[in-house]
Formats: sequence, C-alpha cells, structure tokens
Amino acid sequence: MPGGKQPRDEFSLIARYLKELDRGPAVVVGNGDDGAVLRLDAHEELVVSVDSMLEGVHFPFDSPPSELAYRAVAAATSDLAAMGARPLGMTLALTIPEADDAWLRELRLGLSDAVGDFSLPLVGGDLTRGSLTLSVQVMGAVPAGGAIRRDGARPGDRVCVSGPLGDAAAGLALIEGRVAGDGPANTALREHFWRPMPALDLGISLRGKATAAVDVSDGLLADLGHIAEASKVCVIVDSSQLPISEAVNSIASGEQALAWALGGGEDYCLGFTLPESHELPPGSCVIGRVEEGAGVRCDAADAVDGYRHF
Ligand SMILES: Nc1ncnc2c1ncn2[C@@H]1O[C@H](COP(=O)(O)OP(=O)(O)O)[C@@H](O)[C@H]1O
Ligand SMILES: Cc1ncc(C[n+]2csc(CCOP(=O)(O)OP(=O)(O)O)c2C)c(N)n1
Ligand SMILES: [Mg+2]
Repeated sequence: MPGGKQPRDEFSLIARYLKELDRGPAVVVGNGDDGAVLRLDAHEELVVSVDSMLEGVHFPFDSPPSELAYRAVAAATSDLAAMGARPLGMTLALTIPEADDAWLRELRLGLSDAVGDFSLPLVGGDLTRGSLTLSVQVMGAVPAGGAIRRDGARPGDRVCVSGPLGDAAAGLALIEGRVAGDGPANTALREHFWRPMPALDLGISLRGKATAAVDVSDGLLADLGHIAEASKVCVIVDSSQLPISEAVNSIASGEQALAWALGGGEDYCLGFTLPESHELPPGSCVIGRVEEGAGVRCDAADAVDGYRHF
C-alpha cells in the first residue's frame, strides 16, 4: 500500500495475525467460514469449556502479549485435561483497545506456541475493539461415558495433585514486585505464571482410574471443594504433604508458601481422587484422603479461601 500503511479493519487483522493456525487431524473446516467443523471418532463425546482473561483481573496491565496469549490458551486447555479429554481445537474471542501491529505480532507468536504445545488448532474466533480480553473456548473428545467428572469421589480414595502448588502465585508476586527474588528461582516462577503446562497426557491416562478431577485455578482448597460438593464427600488435606517447590521456599516464609499452595490458584495442575487399587502416576503425590461427610478439611490453622471474583 502507498506509504506502507496496512488496512486496519478486523478482517485484515484476522487475516494477518489469527489465521493459518488451524491445521489438525480433527479439523474438517477451519478458520474462515461461518463456523468450524471438527471430526469426532465413533463412540466419542464432545467436551467444551470457555475461560476469559481480562487485563487487571487475570494479568497485570501492560503484560507481554505473547505470554498473555499462551497463558489464556493454557488455562482454558487445563479444563480439557481435568476432564480427561484429548484436544480437538479452540476458538478465541479477542477484544483489544487498538490495532497495534507489533503487539499483534507478539500475540501471534504466543498463540502459535500454544497451538503447537497443546495440539489445539485455532479454528475460529472473534475480534472486537474494547478493554483487553482474551476468551478461549476449547473443545476436546472423550470415549463415550469416559469423561472424568467431579462427582465420583468415594470414601477411601486418596487425594492427589499432579504438580507443585503455589508457583503461579509466587510468580505473580514477583511480576508485580510484591516480593523480591533473583536468579533461576525468579525466572522459573515467572515462567510458571506465564506458561503453565496443562496436564493433558495425565488427564487422558487417568480415565477409568481417577474417580474425580479438577484443575487448580481458583486455589487448591476451593477447587477440591467442588469435588467434595459434587461427590457428597469430605476431602481431607494434610498440609505437610503439599508439594511446594524449592523456588517458592527460596523467596517466601513457610507461612506464605503454604498460603500460596492452598489458596493461590492458577497452577493449572490437576487435583484428583484415586482409589487405592490404582498406582499413583509418576510426578503426582498424595496429599490427603476422601472420607464420609461434607466440605474440605485441612490442618493448616488459617486455611485460606480461593480467589473470588465477587
Ligand atoms: N455465564 C455462565 N453461564 C453458564 N454457565 C456458567 C457460566 N459461568 C460459569 N458457568 C459454569 O459454572 C461452572 C463453574 O465455572 P468456573 O469456575 O468458571 O469453571 P472452571 O473453574 O472449571 O473454569 C462451570 O461448569 C461453568 O461452565
Ligand atoms: C492482575 C492479577 N491479579 C490477580 C490474579 C489472581 N487471580 C485472578 S483470577 C484467579 C482465579 C482463576 O480465574 P477464574 O476466572 O476464576 O478461572 P476459572 O476458575 O474460571 O478457570 C486468580 C487466582 C491474577 N492472575 N492477575
Ligand atoms: Mg476447571
């Protein structure tokens, strides 16, 4: 174009930054039509979930766009992991305050990384102008009847988690400058906040074994509370068994580390209940037991509540 100016309407922005990330084995019709078409294998069911990320609520103002894109997709994908679903595809409803090419180029890099890392083609979406928001809808597949739900936990099951707890909350505290730290711990914790790794393979491997699962988004105790409520059981958590990383312990007091582990959320690992008859998956650890009763009980005196939007 004369003067090197690029058209700024949403269709040219979509064409430039949001297309051609839509290839995958399940994609029959990808980006660019009125709707995408995804293929399910015979005897499969569709798993669907959506999560929004807003500036100032889910990430700090002026965050790097590549990290935002990656994190929004990872957080949404984590719900597929918790259901034991194999990823099929995603859509992205993106709202941005202005059409800044450098910013959108960076966003695409993060999106592209996430598409590759989670095998989740971007098959469609929406682009509007307004306060920065990324809403990611993910779709996955499970064998009919095979989704891992929240309502199957039974007294006697072990309560397990798939990864360290509190890293994301510690990472956000570092990013926001609320705590200080340097060296590899600092880098690893920030990375954990920006690029969480949804446990897709673990979720699939837990089908038919775990009696219930959730992903840790609002905070461990809050999220286990969903299992307790849906399964009509009491979930007991032993705070001495929580996996807390060296990195977190290196920047925080024991009390702070425990508060982050129990209530910080956004680690996007899985919390699940597993009968004694099934072997503990590598990398996971037992943090408690399911008993008859209701709610979540934890020995930590001031056991913290999870994140609440209202
Ligand atoms: N606006 C809404 N309309 C209908 N259902 C909703 C809405 N918001 C949340 N839900 C449902 O309520 C449940 C809890 O939501 P949420 O805490 O966001 O789930 P998650 O933590 O797994 O992302 C989910 O099953 C979700 O689909
Ligand atoms: C700027 C900023 N402040 C605070 C937080 C912490 N935080 C925001 S939302 C949230 C809970 C998870 O988000 P939600 O929208 O409830 O996800 P869902 O449970 O629906 O997956 C937490 C811990 C953050 N990530 N960024
Ligand atoms: Mg969830």
